[in-house]
Amino acid sequence: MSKHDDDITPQKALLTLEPKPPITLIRGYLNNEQQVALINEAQAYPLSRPEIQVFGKFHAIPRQQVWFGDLGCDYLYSGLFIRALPWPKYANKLRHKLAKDFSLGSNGVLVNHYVDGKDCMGAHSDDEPEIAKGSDIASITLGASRDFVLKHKHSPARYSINLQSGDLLIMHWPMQKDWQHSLPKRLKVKDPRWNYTFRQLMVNFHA
Ligand SMILES: O=C(O)CCC(=O)C(=O)O
Ligand SMILES: [Fe+2]
Repeated sequence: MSKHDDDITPQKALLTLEPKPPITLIRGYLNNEQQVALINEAQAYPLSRPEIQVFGKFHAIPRQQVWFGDLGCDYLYSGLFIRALPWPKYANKLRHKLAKDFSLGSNGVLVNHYVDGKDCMGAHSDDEPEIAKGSDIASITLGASRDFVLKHKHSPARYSINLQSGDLLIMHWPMQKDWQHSLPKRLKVKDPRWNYTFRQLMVNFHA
């Protein structure tokens, strides 16, 4: 693997190879006012950088996160048991907007805060057993633009999408079965980014 393994020519290669990931990208889904309301709200979120165990050693994750959700929607994510905190006002409004516009039945949202381009997320699939079968995951970006990389598990197909503030990316079922995604480091990026992934969990899975 080269140092730039996650870099592909974004514009030209974008969704030209087969297979194509089952995604919908809506640029500028949130207007400026909606973005500002969410970013202001996010300043008060109880974010943390929990430690996770990788090959027996504990490391703080390279980003901050918090999980909001309905009662009974606790989440075991990266080996961490995360109890759902009550929905903040604007995150909840956004959940209802997604439900209205795309019939998305989410009952929880994972918020990730990338302080700058050093913060990142490694390649993974959001395929935890408590994710409701057949459900889509909706991802909203706020703040700095970052590359979002998709790679197919059984072929060389890879795509890079530059996600910008206000964009909505829907990862349709069963994308997580066949694809991994990541948010690589981008050391030139000095500004913070927030990402909200709205998910539908089976209620009381961990009860
Ligand atoms: O920040 C992003 O765009 C990706 C977040 C993500 O993949 C996740 O929270 O599982
Ligand atoms: Fe993910």
